Amino acid sequence: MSLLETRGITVRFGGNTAVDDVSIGVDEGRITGLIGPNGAGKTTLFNTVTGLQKPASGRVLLDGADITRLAPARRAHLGMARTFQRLELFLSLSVRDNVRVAGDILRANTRHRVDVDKETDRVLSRTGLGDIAHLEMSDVPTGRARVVEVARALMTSPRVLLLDEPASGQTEQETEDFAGLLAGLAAEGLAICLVEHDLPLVMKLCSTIHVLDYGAVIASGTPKEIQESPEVIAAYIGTEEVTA
Ligand SMILES: Nc1ncnc2c1ncn2[C@@H]1O[C@H](COP(=O)(O)OP(=O)(O)OP(=O)(O)O)[C@@H](O)[C@H]1O
Repeated sequence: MSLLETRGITVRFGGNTAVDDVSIGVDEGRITGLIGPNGAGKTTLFNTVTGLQKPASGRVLLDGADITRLAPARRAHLGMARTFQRLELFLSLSVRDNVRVAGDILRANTRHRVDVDKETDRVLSRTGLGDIAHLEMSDVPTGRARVVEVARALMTSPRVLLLDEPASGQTEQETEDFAGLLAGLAAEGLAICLVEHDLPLVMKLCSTIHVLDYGAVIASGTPKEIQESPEVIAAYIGTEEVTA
């Protein structure tokens, strides 16, 4: 059983089926990729998993428990954290304070007493943000801002981390550092689900990849299986290369 599972999730907007009967699992200690052309339903699936979007049918399970009807904050308290495709940071606050604001969720998630300042410093150092911790967010370039979002998510001490295009806007070097960070977090036991258009990065990091097209899973497998899948190649023709 995967730590996080969707079972037959379907989401409709009017007559448009944005997510079509999707069943996927996200395992502890692994990075699971979710890829697909623009509009395939990746963000809508994330929104359903985190509670921002109600599904027409299907269930979301965390550690075997049905959480389909829980509010987003309850899911955060159960150990689910995410980042957003469009950065959701406080521009007038420092990097440190952007991370520290998640301390309330951390307090709720941790049974024993927790020193939020100490944990903020630990997370900043773990994510390589120590050198820019004092900067106002508006002075931080997009590539590093993506890492700040991840740091804030980590601050809640999550079991599952959902990342929506976290490498977008990063330089090549930033993406390389970021890949090292994600691999390290997974090695420590975190369950990570990665939505990303940078296919070489997905191929490098993920143990399993699910491909969405028009809301439905058209292929699931290892990076090698995905790169060789005729369905995937057909879905990507004219849009992106599937080779790493
Ligand atoms: N709030 C909404 N109301 C109506 N339609 C929506 C809404 N959100 C998404 N959609 C539609 O649902 C489909 C899936 O969109 P979604 O953003 O989940 O795709 P995506 O795979 O995340 O795309 P991208 O890679 O561009 O981020 C699209 O057809 C989109 O237009």
